[in-house]
Amino acid sequence: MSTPKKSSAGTSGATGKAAGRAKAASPDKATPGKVTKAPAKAAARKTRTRVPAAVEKEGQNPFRALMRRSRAPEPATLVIFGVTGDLAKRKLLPAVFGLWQDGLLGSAFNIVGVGRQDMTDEAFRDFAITALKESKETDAILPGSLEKFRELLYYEFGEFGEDDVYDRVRTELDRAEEEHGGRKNALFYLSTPPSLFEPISNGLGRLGLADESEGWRRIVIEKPFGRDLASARELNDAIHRVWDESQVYRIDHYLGKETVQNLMAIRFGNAIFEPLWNRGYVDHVQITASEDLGLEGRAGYYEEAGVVRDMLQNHLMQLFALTAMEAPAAFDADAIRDEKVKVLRAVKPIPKGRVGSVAVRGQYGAGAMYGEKVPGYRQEPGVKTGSRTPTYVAVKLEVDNWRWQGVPFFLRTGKRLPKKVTEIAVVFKRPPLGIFPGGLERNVLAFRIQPDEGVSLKFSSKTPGQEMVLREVVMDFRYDAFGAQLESPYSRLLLDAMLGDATLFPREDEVDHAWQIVSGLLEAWEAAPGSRTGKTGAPELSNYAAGTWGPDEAEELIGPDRRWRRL
Ligand SMILES: NC(=O)C1=CN([C@@H]2O[C@H](COP(=O)(O)OP(=O)(O)OC[C@H]3O[C@@H](n4cnc5c(N)ncnc54)[C@H](OP(=O)(O)O)[C@@H]3O)[C@@H](O)[C@H]2O)C=CC1
Ligand SMILES: O=C1O[C@H](COP(=O)(O)O)[C@@H](O)[C@H](O)[C@H]1O
Repeated sequence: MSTPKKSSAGTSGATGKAAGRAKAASPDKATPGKVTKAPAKAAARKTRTRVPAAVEKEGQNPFRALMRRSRAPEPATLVIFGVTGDLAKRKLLPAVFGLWQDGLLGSAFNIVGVGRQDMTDEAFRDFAITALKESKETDAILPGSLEKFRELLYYEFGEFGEDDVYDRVRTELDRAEEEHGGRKNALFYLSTPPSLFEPISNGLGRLGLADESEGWRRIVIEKPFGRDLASARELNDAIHRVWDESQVYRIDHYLGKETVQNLMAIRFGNAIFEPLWNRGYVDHVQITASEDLGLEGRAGYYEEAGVVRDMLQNHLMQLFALTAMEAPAAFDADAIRDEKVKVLRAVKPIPKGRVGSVAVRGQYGAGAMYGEKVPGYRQEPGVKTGSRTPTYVAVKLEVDNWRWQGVPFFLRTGKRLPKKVTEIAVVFKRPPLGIFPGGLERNVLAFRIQPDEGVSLKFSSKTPGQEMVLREVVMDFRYDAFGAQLESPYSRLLLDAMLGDATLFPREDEVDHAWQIVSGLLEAWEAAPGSRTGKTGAPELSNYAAGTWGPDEAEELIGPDRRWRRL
């Protein structure tokens, strides 16, 4: 085995897990270069008593327990590759902890963290507990919970391109089976840079870990799935050489957000909206995912990705598909995904020559956020000098089907915009005739995905007094009326994957169509990143100051008779 990267956070050298194990392993079993579990440690693990997941009833989220009472996963092991990374620390470990603390992970469950850093189980447990304490996403910690949770945690490390690490993961599953007294069910979560998705999938395949003869096996793949259409197809092919599509869970955390699911609930759980949801009544739709944050130390990733791959191809396309799709026949994975694919297929192609007239990109310059000066993108640590990576995109999508003919969908997302807000606004046509003085305003049904989750309807009303003077008013439903803390999207999606419910995970063909839609933008903008000549149809990268709503061209894109909502 080649030498894995040493940890600065974890242990290294003689105090590391490899060293500890090598010391304790019986000499006759220890193969040079191969790490064997210490027998004493293995025995200790075997006799460890499983802690009931529902640690204490008090303080649990009543809605979460209510929603999931009938859905307990079978005993299983969650294997997180890339467990030392930012996502695992900030989101995944807190999400799993929350589920476990609420008693939703069934009677027997454990986590195997996998990384390239040399760490003992104990060092990993310390690492995970620290992550839970530091993350803003961690639910209120009940007394004694952390101590019990840490007993569920194990760690393995190695080079993801080699077999040893998967061999050790297999040993972990064998051990878990003995403890669970059941089958070797496993969910493999790939929380690593995308370049490692294929090697890890292959490694698991080589060692037979995708084989379901001894229990279910599923793989969760993070985003971005590919970096363009061709590479997404190659990745899909590579994944399918090892896994059946039914085992694959491509994660898009926006689909796990309560309010995104509420979009479906409101559309298809009520009779009053659907009759209006078409070209007869809707003027246009605006989908906004505005972020106030900048790079947050992720320049290495973001410089390669940019806003189109980071947000548009996945999260915004999913919001678009859920808004525009036809009603599915049932709330199940195939029915919903079929409808999403149909509408994605109906989007009018944007060849690179048309990009200039339907899309705008931007990159933030220096500016001010909440009264504080902030640097521009190019001054962020790790960003290449003169980088042309876009941090803002706005695009107009047209849908070639009966429902939406002539109704534009405007999507926009960007970093360092004035505030964090994600919203889907269905903007209705003006009344056909004005019998009252004053302007005829468009009604707006707005789904606030985050923050201040809720739904509002804007319409005109008479103001008190003798005259028929109309003014716009807003009827507002706030999600906090339920009195429940909203579940982390990762909790929802992790549990769904453990339960084998793929409804909220994009299918292969959805990802493919989403890439097809954005391909023209990437081709135009990356073929001639600095071109002003118009040869490629690519507009100049328009800068916008941090703290503003993006480039002026975005206003031209939506105008002249429409304007972006001021959020
Ligand atoms: N962070 C976020 O907020 C979000 C992330 N994602 C996606 O989640 C995935 C993980 O992201 P994030 O946690 O930010 O990534 P990180 O860069 O923080 O690293 C993730 C993990 O991969 C390991 N790793 C990195 N390079 C290698 C390598 N060459 N060989 C072996 N291991 C390696 C890291 O190990 P080490 O700790 O040793 O460096 C770490 O354990 C990505 O696909 C990302 O796009 C999706 C949505 C949001
Ligand atoms: O996937 C990503 O999403 C976040 C935004 O997610 P949200 O849940 O906070 O809205 C974004 O900041 C990040 O760049 C991207 O990789």
